[in-house]
Formats: sequence, structure tokens, C-alpha cells
Amino acid sequence: MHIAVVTLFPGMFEAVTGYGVTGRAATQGGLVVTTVDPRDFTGDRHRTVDDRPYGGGPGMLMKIDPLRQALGAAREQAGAPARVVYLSPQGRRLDHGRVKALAAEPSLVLLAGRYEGVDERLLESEVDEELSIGDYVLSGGELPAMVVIDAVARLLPGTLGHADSAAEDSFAAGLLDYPQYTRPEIFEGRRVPELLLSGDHERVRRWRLKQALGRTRERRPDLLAGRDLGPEEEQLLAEYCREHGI
Ligand SMILES: O=C(NCc1ccc(CNCc2ncc[nH]2)cc1)c1csc2nc[nH]c(=O)c12
Repeated sequence: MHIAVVTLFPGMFEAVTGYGVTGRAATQGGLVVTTVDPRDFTGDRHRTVDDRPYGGGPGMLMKIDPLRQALGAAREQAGAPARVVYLSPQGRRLDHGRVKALAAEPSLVLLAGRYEGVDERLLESEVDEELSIGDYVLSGGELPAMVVIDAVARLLPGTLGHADSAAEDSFAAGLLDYPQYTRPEIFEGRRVPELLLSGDHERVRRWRLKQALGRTRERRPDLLAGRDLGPEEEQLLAEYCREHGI
């Protein structure tokens, strides 16, 4: 997949293209991430990319024309047909469903805003959807764009070593992770649950499922609301709740 990002800070994207599984996906070709800087499409000596908002008020907006030209260049880089996503506090919340939908697109153009945002008319004419990564205020759309790139990259074939780990990933299954342990067996007087050392894989599977269900109930009951529990899951959750007094 080709993801072209329109951003005033192209250097920030080294964080996804240069490291970890996204970096490997970028070098192995499963994922191509390119950037387009609107400043390269300005016509004045100061390479101005911002302007004052009509109606007054604090802050500046991104100028339309450099963005429009940068979006055109990004579409060319990504290859048609590219879905254009504007990262914005006014967008729909990003969740696993949206990530899966974006990972199925042939290519993406991500518009990362700065300042107070973008002229509404440019959004109407160029943008397919707006996405937020949560209800907190950031300084721009670049980190949200990198969150999208990372989450999408993990779903692309060949990005993760054993592809099933993406499917097994707890959020994919709609549950929080169970507790995880590795050496040493005793850490500051705390032992690893015996059953994990037993080699009894069926018992380990059930324990992990029970922990995932119980912890989800305790910490993120909203995730359980949208999930039909099977008979085994109902029983394991009931056991967990009994044992934990919830
Ligand atoms: O571009 C982003 N943030 C920069 C930013 C933060 C606050 C404001 C609002 N400025 C006042 C105002 N109100 C009404 C009009 N203008 C504008 C831009 C961003 C992209 S996705 C995302 N997801 C979670 N959080 C985020 O901040 C983001």
C-alpha cells in the first residue's frame, strides 16, 4: 500500500518509516510512505502557508492553495484511487473497525493539519473522511497520522512476522490482553501463576480467555457491550466475577 502524507513537518515521519515493523514494512515494500510539504507549493518569498481566519478570533488557518496543490501531488504519489483522510479533532474516533477499512484501501492520502485547521471549503472538495485519535488536544495531525500508519501497517499482509498475531491481537478480538509473564519465575517474591508452567495448553487457553474477559469487564465494560459471549466465555466471565467480587 502507498500512503502519501501532506504535512508541514515531513521529518517527523522518520518515526514510522525508520523503525520497527513499520520501518521493515517500508523497506520490504509492503508499505510505501511518502510525504508532501505544502511549503513547496507556495509562491511568495516567505513561503507562507498560513493565513488569518475570516470572522476574527485567535490563531491562523492553513492557506488553501498550497494545500490544494500538495494534495494533488500526494494523490499522484499514492496512485488513484486514493482515499483522502483529514486528521482532525472534529473527526470520527479511530477504532479497529476504521483501521481495518483503511487497510483495505488501495492507497491513502493523509492530510495532517497544523495551526487551528483547514478551510471548510477545501475539506468539502478534497476530503473523504475526518478522523480523530481521541478527545485530547494535540499540536497537529502528524502524530495522529503516524498512529493511523502504524495501525494500518500491522494489518497489511507480510508486515507482521506471524500474520495471525494481528488477528489474535486482543483489540482485534474485542478484548483486553490477559496478564503476561516471562523469566525469572520469581521476581521480588512474586511468582508466575503455576498453570503457565504446567505445559497444559488447554488449561492455559482457558485461563487466558478468562483473564481477558474479566479484565475487559473491570476496565473497559464498553468493549464487552458490543460482543456476543459464547457459553464458555459466559461461564469463564462468571467465574472471574465471582472470584473478584464484581
Ligand atoms: O490536528 C489535530 N490537532 C490540532 C488542533 C487542536 C485543537 C484545535 C482546536 N482549536 C480551537 C478551535 N475550536 C474550533 C475551531 N478551532 C485545532 C487543531 C488533531 C488531528 S487528529 C487529532 N486527534 C486528537 N486530538 C487532536 O488534537 C487531533
